[in-house]
Amino acid sequence: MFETDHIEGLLPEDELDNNLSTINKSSLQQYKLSLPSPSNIASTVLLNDVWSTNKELLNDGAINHILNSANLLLQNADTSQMKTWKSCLNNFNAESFFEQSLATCNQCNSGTKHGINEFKKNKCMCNLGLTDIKEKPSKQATEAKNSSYFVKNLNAEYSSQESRSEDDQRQVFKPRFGKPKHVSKNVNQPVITSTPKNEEIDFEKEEEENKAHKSNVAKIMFKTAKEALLASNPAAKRTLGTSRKAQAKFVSPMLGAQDNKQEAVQPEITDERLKHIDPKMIELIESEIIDKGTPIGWDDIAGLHHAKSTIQEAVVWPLLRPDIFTGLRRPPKGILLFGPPGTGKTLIGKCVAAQCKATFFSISASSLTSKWIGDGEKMVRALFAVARCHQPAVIFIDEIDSLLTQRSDTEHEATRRIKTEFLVQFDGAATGEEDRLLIVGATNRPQELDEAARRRLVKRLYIPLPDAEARQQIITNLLANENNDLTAQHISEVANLTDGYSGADMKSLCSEAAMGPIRSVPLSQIVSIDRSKVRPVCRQDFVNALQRVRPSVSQDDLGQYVKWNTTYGQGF
Ligand SMILES: Nc1ncnc2c1ncn2[C@@H]1O[C@H](COP(=O)(O)OP(=O)(O)OP(=O)(O)O)[C@@H](O)[C@H]1O
Repeated sequence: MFETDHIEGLLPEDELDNNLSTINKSSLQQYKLSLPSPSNIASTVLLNDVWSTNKELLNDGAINHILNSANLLLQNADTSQMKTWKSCLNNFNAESFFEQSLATCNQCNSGTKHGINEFKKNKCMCNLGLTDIKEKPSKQATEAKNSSYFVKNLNAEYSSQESRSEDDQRQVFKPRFGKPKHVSKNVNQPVITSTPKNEEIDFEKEEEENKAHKSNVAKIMFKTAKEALLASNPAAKRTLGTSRKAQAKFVSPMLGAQDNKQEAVQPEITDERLKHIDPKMIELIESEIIDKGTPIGWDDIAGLHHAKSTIQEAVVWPLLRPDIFTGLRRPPKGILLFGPPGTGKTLIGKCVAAQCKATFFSISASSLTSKWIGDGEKMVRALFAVARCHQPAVIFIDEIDSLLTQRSDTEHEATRRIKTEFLVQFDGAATGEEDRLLIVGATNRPQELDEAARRRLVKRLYIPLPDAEARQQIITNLLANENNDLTAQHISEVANLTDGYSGADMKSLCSEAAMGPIRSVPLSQIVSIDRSKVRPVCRQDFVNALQRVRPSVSQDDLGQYVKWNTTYGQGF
C-alpha cells in the first residue's frame, strides 16, 4: 500500500519537477492517471514488468534509479484525478516508461539515451548514469538526494541496509511500490530475486474486486424497463415478468391501463388436479382451445332433427340432470358426428355445450399430431385435466379420424403415444362416476376410424347434407340481418336449386349473392356511397351466385357415408 501521509508535503512542487526533469512529462501524466487509488497498482504492474524482464541485468544503481523515479512519480500523483487503473494501463507502455526513466549515458559518451534493448543486452555497463548512487550519483539522484524525502526514504535507508533485519529491508522497497518485495539477504545485492506468486494472486484479486465494484455500481445505476416501470407503478408488478396463470386475463403493461381493471384479474388456479400439468399448456388450452364464442341454440341449426333429438336425449338432459340419468340411463361419454364437411357438426358440438351450460373445448386432432408434435401426449393429458376443472365440459375433437386411425405398421411412434394417451384419458373420463365430461368426435372419414374408437364413441350420428327445408332455413337465417327483397317463394326456389349443397356451401352462396348490390355500385362511388343507398339483395343476385358457387361434396362420398351409417351408425 502506498503511504501518502508521511510523504505529502515533504517535497516541494518545484523540487519534484526538477527531480523529474529527465522523465517525460506525458509519461508522468499517464502514470498519474493510471493510479486508481492509493493501492498503487499501476506502479506494481510497471515494476513487475521491468523486474521480470531485466532482473538479471539490473544492478543496484539501476534499481535505485527506477525506484527513485517511480517513487517521485507516485508522490506527485494527483489522486483527485485518478481514473480506474485498468483503462489507463491500456495505453500505458511500461517499456517506454522504463526507457524514459533512464538518463543519458555519459560514460560511454554515446550522447543518447540507451534503449531497453541495449540495457537488456548489457551492451553498456556504464550503468547509464545509474551507477550506485552512493558512490556516483547521477544528476537526478543528486537532486533527489538533496530533498528531505529522498534523504528520509531512500538514501538514508539504503545506506543503512547492512544494519537492518530482513523485514526492515523489505520496508525499503515496500512503501513506494505497493506490496513488499523479497530482497536478497546480501546487502550488497539488494536486487529483487523473485516476484512472489502471492503478489500476482493479489493483483488478480484486486482486478476482480475492481470488476465487482464496477458491476455493483452499474447495477445501482442501471434499471431495466421492468424495474423502471415497477418503480413508477408498483401495481404493474402482478402482470410483468411472470407467466400468466391458467385463468389470468391479459393485462395491459401500459401505465395506468390496469388501474380500473384490477378486479378483472382472476385468482390463480390452485386446483390439485392441475399440479402436474405444464402451466404453459394450461394457458394455451385456456386461450386457444376453450371456445368462448356466441352460444348456439337448437334453432340456429337447420334441419338435422333426428340428430338433434338424439343428442338432446342422450347427452344434454343427462348432463343437466345427472341425478336422474344413472344406471342403465347413464349417458354415453362419447359421441361421434360423421358426415360430409360443412354440415353443422361443429355447430352441434357448440350447441350441446351451450345447452348443457358446459365449457366447450374445441381442438383439432390433426393439430395434436402436427402442431404439438412431441407435446401432443402432454397436451391430451392437460386437456382432460383442465376440462375436469371446468365441469360440465364438452371436448369437441374435430378430425378425430387423424387421431384414432386404424393401426398400421407405418404409424408414427409419437402419434401412437398420443392415441394411447387419448384412450387412457377417455376411459378415465368414462369410468369416473362424478365426471361430467362429454367427448364429441367429428369426422368426414368415419371409415378410417379404428375399432377402439368406434367402441368408445357409443353414439355415432350421421350428419347429412341439409335437405331443401333445411337449406331454406339456412338462407332465411342468413338473410335475416341483410337488406333484401326476396320473398318466401324466392327463397324456396333457391333452396330447390341447391340440392347437394352443404350448410357451408349455402353460407358461401348467400355471401356471394350479398355482394351483388355492392358490385352494382359504380366504382367511383364505392368509397362514399351512403349505406342506405345500396340496393337490397334480390333473386337475381342468387341466380348469379349459383353460377359461381358449386356444391363441394361429391355423390360418391355421400354414398360412403350412407354405407358406413348403415353398418356402424345409429341409422335413421
Ligand atoms: N345445419 C346447419 N344449419 C345452419 N348452418 C349450417 C348448418 N350446417 C352448416 N352450416 C353453416 O356452415 C358453417 C360450417 O359448419 P360446421 O363448421 O358446423 O360444419 P362441420 O360439419 O363441422 O364442417 P367440417 O367437417 O368441415 O368441420 C357453419 O358456420 C354454418 O354457417
